[in-house]
Amino acid sequence: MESRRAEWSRPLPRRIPNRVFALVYSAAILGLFYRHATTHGGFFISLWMVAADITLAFMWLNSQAFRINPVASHSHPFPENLIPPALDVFICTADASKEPPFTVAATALSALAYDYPPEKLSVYVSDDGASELTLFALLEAAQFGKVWLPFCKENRLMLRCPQAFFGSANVTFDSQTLKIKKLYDDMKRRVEDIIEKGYIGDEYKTKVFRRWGKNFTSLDHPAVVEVLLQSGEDIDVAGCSMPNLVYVSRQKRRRSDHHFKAGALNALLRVSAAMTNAPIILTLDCDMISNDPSTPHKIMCYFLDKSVSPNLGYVQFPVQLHGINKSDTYSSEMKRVYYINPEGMNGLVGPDYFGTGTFFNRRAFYGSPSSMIGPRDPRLGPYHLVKNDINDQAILELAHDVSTCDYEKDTNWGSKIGFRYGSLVEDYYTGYRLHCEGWKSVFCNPTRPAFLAEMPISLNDVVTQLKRWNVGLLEVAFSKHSPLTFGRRYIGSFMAHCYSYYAFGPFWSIPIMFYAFIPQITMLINISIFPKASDPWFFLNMFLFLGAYGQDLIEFISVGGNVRKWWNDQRMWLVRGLSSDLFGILEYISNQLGIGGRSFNVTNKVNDEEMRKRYDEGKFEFGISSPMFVPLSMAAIINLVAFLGGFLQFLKGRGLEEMLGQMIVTCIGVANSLPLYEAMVLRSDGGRIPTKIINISLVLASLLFLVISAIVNL
Ligand SMILES: O=c1ccn([C@@H]2O[C@H](COP(=O)(O)OP(=O)(O)O[C@H]3O[C@H](CO)[C@@H](O)[C@H](O)[C@H]3O)[C@@H](O)[C@H]2O)c(=O)[nH]1
Ligand SMILES: [Mn+2]
Repeated sequence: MESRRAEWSRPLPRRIPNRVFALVYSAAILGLFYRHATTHGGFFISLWMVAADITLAFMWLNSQAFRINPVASHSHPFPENLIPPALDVFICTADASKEPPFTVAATALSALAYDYPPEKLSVYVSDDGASELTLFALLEAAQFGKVWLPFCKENRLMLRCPQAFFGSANVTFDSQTLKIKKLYDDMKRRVEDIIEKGYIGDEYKTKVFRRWGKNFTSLDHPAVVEVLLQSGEDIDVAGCSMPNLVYVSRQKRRRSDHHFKAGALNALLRVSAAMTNAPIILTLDCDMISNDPSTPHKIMCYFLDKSVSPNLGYVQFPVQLHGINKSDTYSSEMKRVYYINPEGMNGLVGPDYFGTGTFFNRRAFYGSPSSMIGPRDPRLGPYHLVKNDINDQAILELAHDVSTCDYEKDTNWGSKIGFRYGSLVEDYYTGYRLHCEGWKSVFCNPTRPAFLAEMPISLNDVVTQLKRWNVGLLEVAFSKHSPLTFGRRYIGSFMAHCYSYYAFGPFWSIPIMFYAFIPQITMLINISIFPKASDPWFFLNMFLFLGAYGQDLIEFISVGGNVRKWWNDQRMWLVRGLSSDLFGILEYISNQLGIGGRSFNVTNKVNDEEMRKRYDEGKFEFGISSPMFVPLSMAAIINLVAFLGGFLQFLKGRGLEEMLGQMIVTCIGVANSLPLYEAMVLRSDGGRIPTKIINISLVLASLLFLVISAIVNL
């Protein structure tokens, strides 16, 4: 077994120096706390400083779990003699105004075009927005697929999402490609016309669309299950069968709790169980396209060869992006979340679940490996064999029935079976609970990305998304299933610390806020809070700082990053601390107090051209007056003022010695704030920081200065 495993997974050499460094670094942390215990400044400042350093130390401790045994792995070629099992692909969409129907349809086409036996492949699209426009786009895609699929297969295309294919620079347009391109453009125009109109005109009003009547809204409507392509019945232009394509919009009632994406996925689990019940499931977001048609084949060995990975719950691919700019301004690649940490967990029990680009063992949704929890209706069980066509009347009735609001009432759905409810990061939470039950996972990072995804390109969209994640993470951190208590019991300390690194991640804002404001303000009023430059303790602080930053840089480079991207990455860590982390905590608290309800704010996937241009130039996109920009602007202002003030004192002949530590922190603050100064004063485009935000920040920065000055000696 060990040797089979060695074929596709490789322990990373960095684990040895990691362990040595962890020992040295932990001694330094002990030293730091010894100093905290023996020296005191003003009470409030010392309290905050100790809280900041405890948080840093706690997060450092968590992060060691990722470093103890990192393992890289790639897929294994599919053994010729094995018979591929059926595959159900789940694609979720939720809001046609933020998720263009045409993109959803293109994603579906990229999955339909997998090199996989069509009678074994089914694509289910869940539409929580219940949009007739999305359904229309999918119907068009189904027709276009009949020429697109044979074209892809004949030409052995790797990129089978037509939108990405025709948008890429290296397409050679021979006569056949031009013919397809024309069909594609025609289809695209029809879809775009409809979207511009906003409704389906009479010329297209076939039976399917009659349901969208006056009483049909996205928040209140009956279940819609529509078979758009049926394998065996629908034939492509080359005479081959098409895979199945099914549109599902689960029932919505205003008063029911729908559990956001987890609810949608559970509805798909049941609908697909009723219709095809494939043992393997792939979950995709609507903007995550396939970039390699052989992916399903390549991962099947993980599931079929039980000696390689017993109790395998899922195989996770990294989220790789297309359309990000050269220096990755917002650190959208999230190398730590999508590469470095998953490699770390891969050597333990397996990576966390990212919500997209994941192949599941269907059985994993029905209890632990050793004791299955069947659903109430045996027809939905993971081993049930579907004997009828997906268009069979009884099957369709069952599919409708299981996608109604009341179906889950008093059942195990969301608690013991299916995707788990209770957190806005249903992906993280579900993967975590599966690990706790004894399921394992594998991280698969092939040289050619298996999928390509998109990320928001405006700062507000970025921090709004991160804020939602933070609320979801805190929901897990403080639940009875917290990684530190429950998790530690079921998945071992190392895995528990990995999960706790994320769950408590929003608390980065405690040290980040401290280091963004306090050394600066105290420097302005001549109070020194760090050891003098000549004091040996100063070197301890420098070691802690440079050690953490240096190790981070090395890891970042080791997964294909460069220094510029790393600089942006550390900046985004600070930006998050002052925006999405802080506001995530506030939102979590207000949710707990019952002020304001939980909501899943779908990430915007439509951007105007001007914005795209600014993004490609590497400019930060502020533009709107988001309260999350206020602490950021405050930090930029305070750091600049402190920097100038400190510099003046230095010119006046005051020695640097006492203030060196504070000056270093301030310089880093200023260097990180450069794009903010630009966006405040130099820029006049639509992405600048609105004057209102600047004014509010000026007032609040002054207030903060006064308050800190008043309490600094208390
Ligand atoms: O009520 C909902 C809300 C969202 N979605 C879908 O969920 C997916 C992810 O939503 P998005 O707005 O793109 O959120 P992101 O934060 O970008 O998504 C990441 O984080 C989510 C957890 O917060 C995971 O579910 C995703 O897989 C992961 O890519 C999209 O396809 C949505 O259409 C639903 O189906 N129903
Ligand atoms: Mn997304």
